[in-house]
Amino acid sequence: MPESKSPPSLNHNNSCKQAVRSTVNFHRSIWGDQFLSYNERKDQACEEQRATELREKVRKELVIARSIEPTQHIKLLELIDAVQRLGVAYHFEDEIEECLKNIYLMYGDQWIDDDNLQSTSLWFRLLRQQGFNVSSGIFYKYKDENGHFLKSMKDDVQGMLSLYEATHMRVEGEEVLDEALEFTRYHLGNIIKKNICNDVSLETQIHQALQQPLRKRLPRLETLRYIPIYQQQDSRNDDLLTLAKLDFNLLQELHRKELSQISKWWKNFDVSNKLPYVRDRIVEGYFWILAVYFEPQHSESRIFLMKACNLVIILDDTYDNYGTYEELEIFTKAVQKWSISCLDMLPEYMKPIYQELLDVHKEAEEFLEKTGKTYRSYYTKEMVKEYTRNLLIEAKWANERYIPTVEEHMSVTLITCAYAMIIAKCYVYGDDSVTEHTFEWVSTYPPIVKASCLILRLMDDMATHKEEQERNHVASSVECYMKQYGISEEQTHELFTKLVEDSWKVINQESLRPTEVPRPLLMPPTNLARVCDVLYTRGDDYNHAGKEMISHIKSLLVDRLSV
Ligand SMILES: CC(C)=CCC/C(C)=C/COP(=O)(O)OP(=O)(O)O
Ligand SMILES: [Mg+2]
Repeated sequence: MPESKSPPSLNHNNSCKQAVRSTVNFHRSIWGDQFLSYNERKDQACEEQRATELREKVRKELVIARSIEPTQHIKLLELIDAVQRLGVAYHFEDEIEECLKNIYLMYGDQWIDDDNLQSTSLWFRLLRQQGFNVSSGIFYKYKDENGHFLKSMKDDVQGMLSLYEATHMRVEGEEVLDEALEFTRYHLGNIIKKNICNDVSLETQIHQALQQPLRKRLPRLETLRYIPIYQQQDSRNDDLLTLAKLDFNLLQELHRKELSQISKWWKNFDVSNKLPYVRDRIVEGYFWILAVYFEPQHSESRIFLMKACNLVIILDDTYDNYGTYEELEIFTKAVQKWSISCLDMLPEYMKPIYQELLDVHKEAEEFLEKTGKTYRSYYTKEMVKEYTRNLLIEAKWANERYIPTVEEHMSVTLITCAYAMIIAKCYVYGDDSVTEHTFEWVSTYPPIVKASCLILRLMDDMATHKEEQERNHVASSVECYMKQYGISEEQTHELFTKLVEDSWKVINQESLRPTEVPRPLLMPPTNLARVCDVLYTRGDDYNHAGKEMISHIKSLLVDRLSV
């Protein structure tokens, strides 16, 4: 809950001394300084050596699997599914692509084992996940002449669970999958409600799947959820299982090191003294960034993203909480000019924000200069400018107590949700698959980026609008929809839930080949949509981390897995 502290006494320009400011101060970080220091483990090198050996063993299996008999293809899909769920697929991208491409070329839309619901659903999901547009028409086979799903499906619990997960790869217009989702959700729900599942592990899996389908789960959390399930399977591959655990621990070390580095940066910036109205959510923010990219090759990106995103938080809290309209106008002008010479025109408390904004981007620019990629910096700076211009419009609306139309609101708040700008920043430290076209693409809010922005905007507003409206915050999308369409809050939530589902269909559609940019570059908008499902389903877990969120953070950043 927000602490009712008196407004921070800051040193402002004379003109603003009379300013009436919002007084909301968020509670302090619940994590204290526990992530500030990091000590490297002594057995690190030994674990790395072991992980490398196991990695090569698993690689061999995937290579051999390429030339197996077609009758073994179901086993191959199961192996790939396990590799992906266990969070180690990033080591075997080429091998997995090769295997799934072969399967796609061999079977097209006709899966060999289409009498088996579980394997058909697995085949469909894995190929769609890989961007192969296999037809959902295969599922009509499971309907009777009246268009109803076969009654016998209800007894095939594993099959229904597998189908339920597959339906989340649906795109607009795939009615058979919409219906299959409803059917499986209803019958799986009944199994839980009536307590009629004899298999405890399966029951847990159903329960978890109904809470959050695989498509929306964060890869790191899925690894932790899946390890104990996989461990119980008789058909498990022990090398793969051990690799998953070791790899998890090794990555956790890297993540802790990065979080320590970024905590030092934040402490050095001295936000809690200089800008006490700003949310101190470094650890929750790191969880957010880890959701986007967890792999070791994205370490530099994570550091840059953490700095850039926490500046977004500072800007957001300055524009929609603390700053006066006059101050914000000056600040916005200064951002458009992007020059240290503007420092003097700013109110005192805004100077460190402006300085840091320029410094963080300068640091990235210096890195980019070495490789001749400064165009990346140009686009990201333009997006920051656009972001502040739109934050200023929000501040104006809030000031005038103006409730915009839904269209007006979206044209501004899909920009101020910051996701497009964050996605662009995900590419700044990217490899050569990122080109100028990537930045042109993201700057124009293509469908997958817009869908990700909309998911954040709607889910964030559903979770936070009540608290925001207690201060002088711009009307949220919830208020705008209620006013424009004369609907209740409950109806608005229902509508938003549908819009979020539709946005997921767009994400799925845009992830199918051929894609507008290389497929790995679609992971940031996809993962940013996923993280909303974790942060905003039970309330606002970013600002006020609840029990589950605290447990997620501890399991990702504190507790090691025993190998
Ligand atoms: C650390 C990271 C990854 C931050 C993402 C920034 C972000 C979109 C925060 C939402 O804040 P909010 O709920 O206050 O947004 P708004 O004021 O726009 O509703
Ligand atoms: Mg805000």
